[in-house]
Formats: sequence, structure tokens, C-alpha cells
Amino acid sequence: MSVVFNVLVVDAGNTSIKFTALAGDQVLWVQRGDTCPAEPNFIPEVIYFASVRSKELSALLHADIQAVFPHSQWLTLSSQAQVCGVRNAYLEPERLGIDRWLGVVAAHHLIKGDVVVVDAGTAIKVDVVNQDGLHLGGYIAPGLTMMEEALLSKTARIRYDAHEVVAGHGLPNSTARAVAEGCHEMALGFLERLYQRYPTFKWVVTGGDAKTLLDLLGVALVYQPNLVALGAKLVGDERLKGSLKGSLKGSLRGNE
Ligand SMILES: Nc1ncnc2c1ncn2[C@@H]1O[C@H](COP(=O)(O)OP(=O)(O)O)[C@@H](O)[C@H]1O
Ligand SMILES: CC(C)(COP(=O)(O)O)[C@@H](O)C(=O)NCCC(=O)O
Ligand SMILES: [K+]
Repeated sequence: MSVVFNVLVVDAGNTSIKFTALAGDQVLWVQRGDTCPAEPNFIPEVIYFASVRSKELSALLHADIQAVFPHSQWLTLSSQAQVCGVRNAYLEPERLGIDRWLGVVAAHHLIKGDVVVVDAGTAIKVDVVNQDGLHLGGYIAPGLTMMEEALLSKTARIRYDAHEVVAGHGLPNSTARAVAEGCHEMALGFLERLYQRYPTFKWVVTGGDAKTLLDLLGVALVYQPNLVALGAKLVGDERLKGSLKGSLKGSLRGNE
């Protein structure tokens, strides 16, 4: 019987940080925010930390979180050549974003077949992994907010108020709809091309913008908002087992 212990997964993306509390494999709660939530009746035995932010910001976040949970074991996760039966496509595996890597590992274990992973966040990432756990590679494209901000920052007259971004019918007939729906179409065209190329693959989607985008896509898919956290749990537990085995061997050697 495997021991059930509390895990806090920290998934620091470039827009938001997702804190996911698990008891064993059961997700207890997910909080999105800039500071570590201090739930009174949840103390993690171990914290799995996955950050795509800079080293400096990640170190500050590490210190903040460790101050809230000073007695929890800490494991910073990074992309590797192989883990949990999944092989990384990158020649330099550590350069693959940890969010992408964890999403690929989780999707492989969730779907157990050929799968396309879509993570619509600050950037829109798409990764392809086959049924044997071979990560075939993937794409990075600007996220919806990033596309919109690029248009606002590089033009003089694309200006509108948030309340003007309303759902409409037919071709956009306002600046707000032209931009919002133009950015959607850019992302949807990208995804539809990939769907044509991988028609037999299952699709798993995650990320803050997933629902916005994929309700429009009309593709049979599995929406898993906790995909990266579930990947962190799989990878972190494997890392933990490995270190426990190592220390056990060490102590047994010590007793020889
Ligand atoms: N509560 C929220 N706070 C911030 N962004 C949100 C929220 N809910 C949905 N979003 C959307 O999700 C996007 C961020 O997605 P997320 O997957 O968290 O990004 P990342 O992992 O890159 O930080 C934002 O651009 C926004 O459009
Ligand atoms: C592409 C990303 C910035 C996406 O991060 P996010 O949208 O979650 O903020 C991240 O996966 C990353 O930093 N990747 C490193 C480069 C690569 O994956 O090839
Ligand atoms: K992310």
C-alpha cells in the first residue's frame, strides 16, 4: 500500500502562479495568485516547484514559499532527457520549458495513446507525444493576451475599452471585436492545421485560455486544467523514490 502524503505543487508561469494541494493523488484545491496560500489545515510534506520564470524571480518565490512551509521538503523540477517512461525530443532536454515537459508526461499517462497537448497560457504551447512515450517535439506561439498587447503597444489607434469586447455575430464591425476575434482566429488557425496533421491523435488541453479557445475549435478533446500539476506529481514522486532508494542504499552500505 503506497503511503499517502500531502504535496504542494507550485507551477509558476509567466503570467500566473498556480498552487495545487494534493493528498496522495487527490487534488484538494487549486489557487492562482502571486503569494503562497497558507491554508490552516494543509501542511505539505513535500513541495514540487516548477517555474519558467527567471532564476532570480524563482529564487524569491522559493524563499517566500519556504517561509510559509519551513519544514516541508523541497524539490525543484527541471526538464530531463527521460522520466516516467517519457523521452524528451529536445537535443538539449533541459531547455524544454518545465511546464511543457510536465504537461507531456501527464498527458502520456492520462491518455495512454498518441496525444497532442495544448497549453494556452502566456504563450500557446503545443506538444506531440506518441503512444510509446516518445515526445516528438512541439511549437510555441504567442498567447491571446500577448497578441492583443503587441497590437496595442505597436499601434497608435488600436484603442478600446474592455467593455467593448463583446461577443458578436458575423465579421467583426468594431476595433475591439476585430482585435479580440482576430487573435482568436490566429490561434485557431494554428490549432486547426495541427488537427489536420494529427487527425488520429487524442487532444488534451490546459492553460488559462484553454476554454476560451477550444470551445470554438470543435475538436474532440480532454480538458484537464490541472495537467501540469498532475505531471509534477508524477515526476516529483519518481524523483523522490529515486532519492529514497539512493539514501537507503547508502545507509545499507554504511551498515555493511
Ligand atoms: N484568474 C486568472 N488570472 C490570470 N489570467 C487568467 C485567469 N483566468 C484565466 N486567465 C487567462 O489565462 C491566461 C494565463 O494562463 P496561464 O495558463 O495561467 O498562464 P501561464 O501559465 O503562462 O502563467 C491569461 O492570459 C488570461 O487570459
Ligand atoms: C514557452 C514558455 C515561455 C511558456 O511558458 P508560459 O506560457 O507557461 O508562461 C515556457 O515553456 C518556456 O520558457 N520554455 C522554454 C523554451 C522551450 O520550451 O523551448
Ligand atoms: K504555464
